[in-house]
Amino acid sequence: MCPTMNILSVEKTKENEYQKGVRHLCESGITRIPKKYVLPISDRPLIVKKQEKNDENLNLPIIDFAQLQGPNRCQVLKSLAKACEEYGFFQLVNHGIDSDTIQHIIEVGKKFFELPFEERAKYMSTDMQAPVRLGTSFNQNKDGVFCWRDFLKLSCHSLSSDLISLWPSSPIDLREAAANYSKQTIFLYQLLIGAILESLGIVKEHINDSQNLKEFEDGSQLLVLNCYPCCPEPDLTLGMPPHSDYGLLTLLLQDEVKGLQIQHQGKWLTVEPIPNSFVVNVGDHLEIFSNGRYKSVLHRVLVNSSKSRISVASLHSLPYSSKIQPSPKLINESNPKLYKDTDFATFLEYISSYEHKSKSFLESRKLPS
Ligand SMILES: O=C(O)CCC(=O)C(=O)O
Ligand SMILES: [Fe+2]
Repeated sequence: MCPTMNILSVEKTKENEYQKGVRHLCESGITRIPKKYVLPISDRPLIVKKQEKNDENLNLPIIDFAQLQGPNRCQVLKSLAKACEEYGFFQLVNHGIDSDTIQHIIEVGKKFFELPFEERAKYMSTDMQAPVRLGTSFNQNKDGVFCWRDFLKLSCHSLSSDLISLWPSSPIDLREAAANYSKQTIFLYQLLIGAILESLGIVKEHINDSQNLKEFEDGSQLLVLNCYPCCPEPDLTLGMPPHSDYGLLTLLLQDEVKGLQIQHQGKWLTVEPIPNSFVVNVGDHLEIFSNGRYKSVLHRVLVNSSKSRISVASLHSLPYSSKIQPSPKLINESNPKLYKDTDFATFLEYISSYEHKSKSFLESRKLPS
C-alpha cells in the first residue's frame, strides 16, 4: 500500500472510532484529547481561576411555579415576562414534579451511559428523525470539530406503547422512568406555556382559530439525555457548542455538576444549579411567535476534568403540522412583523441540512428591517 493510502485509511479508522462516542473514547484510557475535539483558540472556553469565579456565576431569575398557580399570578406573570425578555432563561422552583421522578430519570440516564458499548450501540443512528437515537457531539454528520457529549434522544410524540417499546430495554427501568418523566413534564409544560401566552397578553379568548391554544398544548416533545464524561483537557473543548434551542420551550434538568453557560450582555455566565429545579429557556419558535419580544438565547456547556455530568432536556415544540409565525396579535404599526412564516417541514429540513450552530435558523427567518 502506498504511504498516502495508509495515512488515509488510518484517518478513516479514527473517524469511525469517534462516531462511537466520547464514553467509548474515554474507556480506552486517554490522557489527552484527540485533535478531533480540539477547538480553534477563538472558540475555546476561558476557564476562569477560582478567585474570579464569582464574577462569572449567574443567578438566573427564579419563578415560583406554586405562586403562579395562586393569588399572586399577576405579579409572577410580570416576572416571567421580564425573565423571558431580559435573559431568555429562568429557574423554575416548586414545580410540583416529585423528587423521585427526577432522581429516577437521572439515575437511569447514568446507568444507560455506563452500559457496555455493544449494548448502547444498538440504538446508534445518524438519522436525525429516528424515534430513538444514541449519538455523539452536536451534529456528528456535519461537525468538523466534535464536542465532548454523548446523547440519547427519545421522541415522546403521542406516548404510545409501540413508541415506548422502541426505547432501550436496558437498564430495566429506563422505559418506566422516561415515560413517567415525559408525562409529568408535558403536564408542567402545558401550564407553563399557558402562563407564557398570558404574559404576552394572549389569553384564551384572543387565540384565533388559525393558531389556537391546542397547538401549543399538543405539540411534540423530545427528551434528550446528555452525558458529558470527565475530560482530561476541558479548556480545549466544549460539551455543547453555542446554540439556541429550536422549539417553544426547553425544560432542562441538570445534576449537581455545573457546566451550562448562557450568553448574557456579551458575556458567558455559568448557571448555578439549584437542586430540584428546572432551567427553562425560550426556543427559536417562541422568539418568532412573540415577534422577538422573548429571546431565544445562545448557550453552551463546559466540561471538567473531575466529574462527569448528566442533564435531561425536554424540548417542547409546535405540532409538525403547524406554521411557525409571529402572532398576529403582537403585530401592529409600532411592532411590525419581524420574521417570515415557516412551515415545519422547511424548518426540519433546515436543521438537518445545516450545521445548526449559533442563531442561524433565526437569522435566516428575519425580515429585512
Ligand atoms: O446540558 C446542558 O446543561 C444543556 C443542554 C442543552 O443545551 C440542550 O440539550 O439543548
Ligand atoms: Fe440547548
